[in-house]
Order: sequence, then C-alpha cells, then structure tokens
Amino acid sequence: MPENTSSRHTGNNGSVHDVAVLGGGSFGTAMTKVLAENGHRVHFWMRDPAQAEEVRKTGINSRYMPGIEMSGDIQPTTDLAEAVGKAEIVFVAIPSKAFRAVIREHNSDFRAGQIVVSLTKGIEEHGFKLMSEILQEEIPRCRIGVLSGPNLAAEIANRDLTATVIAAKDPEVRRAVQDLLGCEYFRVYANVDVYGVELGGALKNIYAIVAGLASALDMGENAKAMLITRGLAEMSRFAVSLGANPMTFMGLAGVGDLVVTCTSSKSRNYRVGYAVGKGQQLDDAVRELGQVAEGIYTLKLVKEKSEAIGIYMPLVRGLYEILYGTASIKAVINSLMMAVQNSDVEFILPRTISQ
Ligand SMILES: NC(=O)c1ccc[n+]([C@@H]2O[C@H](COP(=O)([O-])OP(=O)(O)OC[C@H]3O[C@@H](n4cnc5c(N)ncnc54)[C@H](O)[C@@H]3O)[C@@H](O)[C@H]2O)c1
Ligand SMILES: O=P(O)(O)OC[C@H](O)CO
Repeated sequence: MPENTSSRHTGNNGSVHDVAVLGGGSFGTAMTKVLAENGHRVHFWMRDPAQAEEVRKTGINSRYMPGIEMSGDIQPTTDLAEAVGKAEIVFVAIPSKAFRAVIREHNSDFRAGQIVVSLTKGIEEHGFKLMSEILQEEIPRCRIGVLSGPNLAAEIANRDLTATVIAAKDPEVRRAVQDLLGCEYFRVYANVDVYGVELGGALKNIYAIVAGLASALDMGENAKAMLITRGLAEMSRFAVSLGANPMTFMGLAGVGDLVVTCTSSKSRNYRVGYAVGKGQQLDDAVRELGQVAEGIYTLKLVKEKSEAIGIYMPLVRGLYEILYGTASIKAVINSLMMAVQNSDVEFILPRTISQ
C-alpha cells in the first residue's frame, strides 16, 4: 500500500483516528481516500477478497475507481467485525437493497455510543424506511448521522472542490464528522434535519433520471431548468408532507444535490435516464452501468407512497409510466405540458386547484 505522506492533509483538529468505511464501491472508495489523506487510519471493509488484496497491494480499487491511487494508512479487510471493532466512527456506503441485511448480520459488532454515519442515498422497499431509521432500529445504542450532498465520487477522488452535509441530532456527531472529513477540497456543513437531508439525497435520484431522459431528447436549456425546479417543488412537497423541514431543500442536500445529478453525465442515475431516452431498455441500461442507480428503485417506492398519502407528483408518475408502464415518452411529455397550470412556489402561494 503506497504511503505518500507528502499528500496528506490532516483534518481540522490534526488528531489521528481509527475509522471504518463499509462498502467497497465508488463512494466507499472516495470517502476512504479523503479520510486517509486527512491522516486517519481507515479500516476499509469490502466483501470481495480479490478487491481487498488489490487495494492492499496497489492502493487502487480498479473495479470502481480505475486509475485512482489512494495513499495513507488504509487497511482493507473482508472481516467486518475487525473493521468495526477497531473504529471510533463507522461510515456505511452499502446500497440500500443490502443495507439492513449487512447491519443486522453484524449487529453485535457495534458498540454503545459508537458513531455510525450512513452515506447511502436510498429507501428500503418494505416500510419506506430511510437508512438512518434502519440504523436506529438495528443498532439503537449507536449515535447516528447521515452524510448527503452534491458528491459525485469521481470528483471527490480527484480532489475537486466539494461540499457536503452531516445531519445528526447530536452536536458531537456533527462536529466529529466535520473534523474527520473537512480539508482544503472537502467542506462539511451541518444540519439537524436528518430526515430531510436523507430524503433529499434519495429523491433527487428520480429527477436525475428525468433530466438524463430530457438531455437525450435534446429538449433544450429552458426545459432542463423547468424540470429541475419543478422536481424541487415536487420532492419538497412530498418530503414536507412526511415531516422534513422545507428549508433543508434550499441547502446542499436539497437543491445542491439535485443540480449536480440533473446536470452531470457522471451521475449514474442521469446516465440510466439518458440511455433510456436514446431507446435502450431499462434492464440493459442498468446492466451496462455496472454500478448502483438507486433512483430506479426509489421511483417505484415513491410512486406508491405518494399515491397512498395523496401527494401530487406528476414527474414521478410520468417517469414511472415510461420506465415501468406502457406510455411513450412523447405521450408523457404532452400530458405534463397540458396539465393544470398551478402555483410556482407553493409555500408562498398554496396550490389551490386540485390535481
Ligand atoms: N458514487 C457516488 O457518487 C455516490 C455519492 C454519494 C452517495 N452515494 C451512495 O452510496 C451508496 C453506495 O453507492 P456506490 O456509488 O458506492 O455504489 P457502487 O455501485 O459503486 O458500489 C456498490 C458496492 O456495494 C457492494 N455491495 C453490494 N451489495 C452488497 C452486500 N450485500 N454486502 C456488501 N457489499 C455489497 C458492492 O460490492 C460494491 O462494492 C448508494 O446508496 C449511493 O447512492 C454514491
Ligand atoms: O451517480 P449517482 O446518480 O448515484 O449520484 C451520485 C451522488 O448521489 C451525487 O451527489
């Protein structure tokens, strides 16, 4: 493992900590790189022994982060109990579909008071649970936080200037994560609205697929701005009805993340939308991507939930019809454009006309 001390940047308070990162994909790798460059000892858990061996020998995770060499004290392992046992703080970057199963299987490895932070932007299929709620249910003795924001893994790994949000009720959790991760290219802002921050990260994936579709169809810049802004209106309407703070959607974890994923072909969700817009079948687009695009699962869950609680979400409904129904893209666009013209910002002028 290369030990390039010249590229180290000690985090804000200069002390070295043992941390664990669970999940050997793109985002787990990006966060491991930041933590190790900040001078911390990173116990990097992944399930594939060959991948762990490659990271140990070369500092590279070629499957998920080709060409990016990590330096510092990184200890790859396939033993989750060892990683969690040695860590003061644990970051979890496991896709939402596997999140609960991994935490549940290793429940007894987590200590009382240990800080556990979810990096995952998805929703559990049964019961519409967010990852922090799963952590609360599975390991209630731990102190829980959520990290979310406009954070394309490849850009962070490239040390491009980036900001994110740590959301936690406990101020010590917020401060600890800011100290661990903050450095000259990565800024960590704080929020207490855990539910809103986490829901923002999950919901924006849906609109990134819509934006990818629009881009494939060459709809133009006005249409892109309309989709992003109406997407923001729709996702905040939904989130607020479930208890999120509307102001969270003005921040990095709301509009910030929505903008980056709806405008960048580095977003996997955007790329899936683009491929479908170009005529590819959804299954083929996902297979070709070879990485997780949480939005395709989130879409189904949010469509069901919004119908169950009576929240108007025309973009969700339209995208669902395109991806999982029989409607043509053209028919969905026509029906969206011919729908009742309503309030711009409904926190100022409430929607008065029924859907
Ligand atoms: N990549 C990004 O830019 C980014 C940024 C912010 C947040 N996220 C979120 O982080 C989460 C993880 O995404 P990613 O980008 O790392 O995905 P990825 O597709 O790059 O990698 C997924 C990783 O999860 C592992 N995995 C899958 N099932 C598993 C299981 N049952 N047990 C253990 N490991 C398992 C895979 O082996 C792989 O290492 C997602 O919710 C995503 O939305 C990603
Ligand atoms: O590549 P995506 O679409 O999963 O998006 C990655 C991050 O969530 C961007 O903040």
